[in-house]
Amino acid sequence: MSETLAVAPETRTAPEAKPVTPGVEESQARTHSIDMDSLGRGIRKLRLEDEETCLDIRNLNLFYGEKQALYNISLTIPKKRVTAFIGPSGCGKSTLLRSLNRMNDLVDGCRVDGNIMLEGQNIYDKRIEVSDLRRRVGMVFQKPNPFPKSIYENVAYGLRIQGINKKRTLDEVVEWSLKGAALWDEVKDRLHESALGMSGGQQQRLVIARTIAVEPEVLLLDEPASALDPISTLKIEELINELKSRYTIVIVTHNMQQAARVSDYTSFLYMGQQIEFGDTDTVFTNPTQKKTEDYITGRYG
Ligand SMILES: Nc1ncnc2c1ncn2[C@@H]1O[C@H](COP(=O)(O)OP(=O)(O)OP(=O)(O)O)[C@@H](O)[C@H]1O
Repeated sequence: MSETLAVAPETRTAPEAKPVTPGVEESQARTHSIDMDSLGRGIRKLRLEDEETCLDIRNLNLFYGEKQALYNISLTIPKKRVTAFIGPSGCGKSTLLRSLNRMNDLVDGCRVDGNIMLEGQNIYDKRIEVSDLRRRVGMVFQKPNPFPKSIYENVAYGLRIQGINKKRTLDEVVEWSLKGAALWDEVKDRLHESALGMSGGQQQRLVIARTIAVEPEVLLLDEPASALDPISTLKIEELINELKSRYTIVIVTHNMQQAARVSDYTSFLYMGQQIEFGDTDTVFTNPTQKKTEDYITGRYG
């Protein structure tokens, strides 16, 4: 396994949104509340057609009993990029995210039609082992959920359940994963203390370390920073920026600034439908749909 992920020199910072660049027309100032130039984003324009596909969602409909929660969603999630799902409360962001590793299977009465291809293989195919799918497509929830075990055992957990117990292997993976989650320096001297004694931000990075320890391909992050203070939030955002060189990341966030800062592509959902999907700069600065613009500029939400 490789060493810790180096901190990229262009790590994005998380400034407050500046008003609007001087010289921008007043009408534009009113329309766009997020100034993308202030977010330290690269100038390279991303194009979906240049990307490799990781997940391909085709005509996905999802029902909770009689109630339909997702309507005919199609989008491709590019490999080793960050894709954000945004939209008002109840629009289906978490439902769509949970579809990507079949977490919705755990909900009684939930029914799906359509296809989700992971690296060309339908995740709803009968031959798919759901436990293997969830290893490949790991998930981190809003509230940090470390196990009531030591820091070390939290990270080693996934390997132990695969039957890997060799101390040297576990030591290496624990160190590699904690470094990958930007946590090693803070915890290396207390690996055998309870994870429950860590701060919320550390716990969330520990959960990320636990998730990457089993070498997933995709990380699903459901509001990963919404329960954290601003400094811990910034660390998580920086970490996301590091992790995307190794993993495909899909994030649900309510925070428009966060979506604009961390994501490369954005899908805007409204009442179970995808209204717009594209590169984040375009969705935030030049959306094609009025509903998207209204949401991004805070007219509803
Ligand atoms: N387990 C469930 N059983 C029944 N209905 C559900 C379930 N989970 C979600 N729903 C419904 O599906 C719709 C989409 O919910 P979902 O949680 O995906 O939205 P969301 O955009 O993530 O919302 P929020 O931002 O508030 O978390 C909502 O109408 C919600 O009430």
